[in-house]
Amino acid sequence: MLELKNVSFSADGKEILKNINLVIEDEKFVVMTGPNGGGKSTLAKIIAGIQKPDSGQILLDGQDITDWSITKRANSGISFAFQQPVRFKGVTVKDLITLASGKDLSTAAACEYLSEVGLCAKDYIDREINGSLSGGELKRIEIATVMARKTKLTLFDEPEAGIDLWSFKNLIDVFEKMHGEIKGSILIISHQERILDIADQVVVISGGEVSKVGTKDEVLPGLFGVDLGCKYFKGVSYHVE
Ligand SMILES: Nc1ncnc2c1ncn2[C@@H]1O[C@H](COP(=O)(O)OP(=O)(O)OP(=O)(O)O)[C@@H](O)[C@H]1O
Repeated sequence: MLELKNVSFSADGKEILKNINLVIEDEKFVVMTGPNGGGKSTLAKIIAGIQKPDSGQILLDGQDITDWSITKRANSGISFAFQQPVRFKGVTVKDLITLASGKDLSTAAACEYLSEVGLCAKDYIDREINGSLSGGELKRIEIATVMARKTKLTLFDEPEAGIDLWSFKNLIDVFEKMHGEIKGSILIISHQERILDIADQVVVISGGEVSKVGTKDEVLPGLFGVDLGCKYFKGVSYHVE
């Protein structure tokens, strides 16, 4: 179980997260959503240890991990798939999946993960993780590596970004399958209703605060009433209840 207690974070004199209290229970599929700039990615980075909160505590299974490094958190079971996946020069797709799995994977086993994310394995397994891969290909490879890691808590920041419409349905299937297989919690940042559809719990982050937590049916009806912070966008007036 992951627990955030009174987590706050500021940067450049701006309060980005304000007193966040949140519990992610074991084996739950949680989707974090909310308006752009609300603080979702910052919160995910704080959970992964990429950024340190100014105050508050992060507990993993009751243990205080607030001061733990990214590596220590990763070793204790927190994986993070970035909004913009990282490219590794000189490392092949097979190397990356094998590294992620933490064991000596056969080519066939590594290919299996690629097929799961809709890539024709033989075309990708020996390719280098570099600029020749498209954004969507890179994103799928990253999802495959996270599947291979099977950690206690997997964080995804907008996994749908760069995935084409035809593959989107498959992505949903991948997440459902992953949820059934990895025996860990999945926390996904997403703006997609079809991803919200498969969530056990939806968390809305708005203006740096947790504005709602519940099932999709509990949360969605009020979602468009959340305070956007600014009621005007490119000259259009939003009706904010
Ligand atoms: N290091 C930083 N310095 C200054 N401002 C920052 C910093 N990091 C984040 N912010 C600001 O904090 C706010 C929250 O950013 P964050 O990326 O967490 O939002 P988000 O909810 O993930 O947004 P989106 O849905 O657009 O991805 C934004 O206004 C962003 O510009």
